[in-house]
Amino acid sequence: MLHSWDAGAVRAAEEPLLAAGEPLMARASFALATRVASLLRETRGRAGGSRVVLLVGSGHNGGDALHAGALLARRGVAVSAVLTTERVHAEGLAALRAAHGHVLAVDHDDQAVPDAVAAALATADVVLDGLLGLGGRGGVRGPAARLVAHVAQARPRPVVVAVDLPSGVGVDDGTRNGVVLDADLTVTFGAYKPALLLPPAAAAAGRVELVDIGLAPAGPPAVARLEAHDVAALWPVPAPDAHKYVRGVLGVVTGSARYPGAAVLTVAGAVRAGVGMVRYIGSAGPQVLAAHPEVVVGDGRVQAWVVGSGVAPDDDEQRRRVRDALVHAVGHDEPVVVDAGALDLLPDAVPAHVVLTPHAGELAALLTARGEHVARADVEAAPLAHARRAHDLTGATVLLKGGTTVVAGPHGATYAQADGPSWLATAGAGDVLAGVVGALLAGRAADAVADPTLPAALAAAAALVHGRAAGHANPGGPVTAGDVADALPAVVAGVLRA
Ligand SMILES: NC(=O)C1=CN([C@@H]2O[C@H](COP(=O)(O)OP(=O)(O)OC[C@H]3O[C@@H](n4cnc5c(N)ncnc54)[C@H](OP(=O)(O)O)[C@@H]3O)[C@@H](O)[C@H]2O)[C@@H](O)CC1
Ligand SMILES: [K+]
Repeated sequence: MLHSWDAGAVRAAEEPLLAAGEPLMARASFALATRVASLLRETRGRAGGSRVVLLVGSGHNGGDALHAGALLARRGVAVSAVLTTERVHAEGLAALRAAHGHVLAVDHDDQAVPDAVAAALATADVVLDGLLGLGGRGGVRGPAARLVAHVAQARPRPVVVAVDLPSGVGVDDGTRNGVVLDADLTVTFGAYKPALLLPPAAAAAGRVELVDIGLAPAGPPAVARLEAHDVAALWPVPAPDAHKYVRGVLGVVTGSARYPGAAVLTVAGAVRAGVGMVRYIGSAGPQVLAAHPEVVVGDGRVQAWVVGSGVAPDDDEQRRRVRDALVHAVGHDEPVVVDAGALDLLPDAVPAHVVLTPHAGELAALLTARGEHVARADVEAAPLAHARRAHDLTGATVLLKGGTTVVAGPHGATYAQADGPSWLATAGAGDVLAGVVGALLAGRAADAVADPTLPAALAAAAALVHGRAAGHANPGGPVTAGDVADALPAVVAGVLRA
């Protein structure tokens, strides 16, 4: 599992080490210089003779860049530092000067990027972004912002290495504030920060390399990302003597006369993820049976539910069945996945084993219905904050679908899963995901009710398997929702071997 800690926790972990005189910045900048040197060797064959430009802000992040620049200069790299404020890390600057690095500056009166700076950037093999790190608040401002815009527009674009974090991201909430310099590589120190896992900021980080500088952040992580072996530990693998009822029966109230395919796809997700049995309730029974003869159509005892996928707003009968299932599930402590057309039928307050699976637009509508006046773009700009808000308002575990899927549950349980290719953004893929989440909740129904943080982990596990299934179905190319479902058994088997 990847864990990330917010700025406060990282600083708290640094404090005693700094007090004990541990050379954290020396470790960080040495590791940074080493990574940049190997990047230069990869791209140019050798580090010596190449050109590196440092973008330097006022804090320790700029200090890391300056010290790393000094080490690179000593290895024969032509290093130019662009100081964006009058006050920069003094020791770092002295080290760079001693190593014969060039020092350039932009100041507040400069309306454009000075010629000498533009010339250095135009021939740079690597640009090191040391403008803002843990201490960054709000977007990059002033001359630094003009520099960032200049580099971002440069063609060809130099390779950008972010120091600790891409400057301009919200360290703890994963937002992008104004101009952000998208990096090819981020060398991060001591621990992942939430912005390196969360959308939309994580996309700015490029590849992330974590450097151990001796930090040991305490307390629960802010945001986690499951890996295959974590999912294997969560997966409800049948015991040798299991029968279908023990393994979990999933009640599925999805699809409608207008969208019968959604019923077929939800069921496909559930049965291919390995649920013991599905009971389907709704008008799409014939289509579901044609595709999945193992399904039982009609009422009966279940351990968990999936409701709402493809339930049209004007299908009064199916909406009544969804409402009945929701009331029954909440009243009988049965976990339930609430998707799409069921989201507006959610009771005011529900337990955490109710898992909502909205996309950004649906989450905006849900929050707006609860008096928050949120637009889809607001959710996309700050997915975690909105998913968490929805959890706070409803009590439900919230799985917010997107290129990176964010899950927010009780006691701070938070996951960001980036397992699928962009091809997964295809009609019906969400219906399959709802079925996979349902299968996991049915298989671990009692556990999911007993441990209110477990539904979030199970939802994240479902997102991982669903995302990988899309990649497995057709590596590098388009997939249909049905292809994703068909790939699930092999992907689950692969994950269980991890
Ligand atoms: N501590 C350690 O031992 C280690 C730390 N390490 C490194 O230190 C980094 C954290 O350093 P940091 O705390 O100095 O914060 P950093 O982000 O460099 O700069 C903050 C400065 O920027 C300013 N500022 C803020 N927002 C701004 C904005 N939007 N636009 C413009 N300016 C803005 C703010 O000024 P203020 O507004 O507060 O006057 C403040 O002066 C961390 O990411 C890692 O790289 C490693 O070496 C490992 C050991
Ligand atoms: K940075």
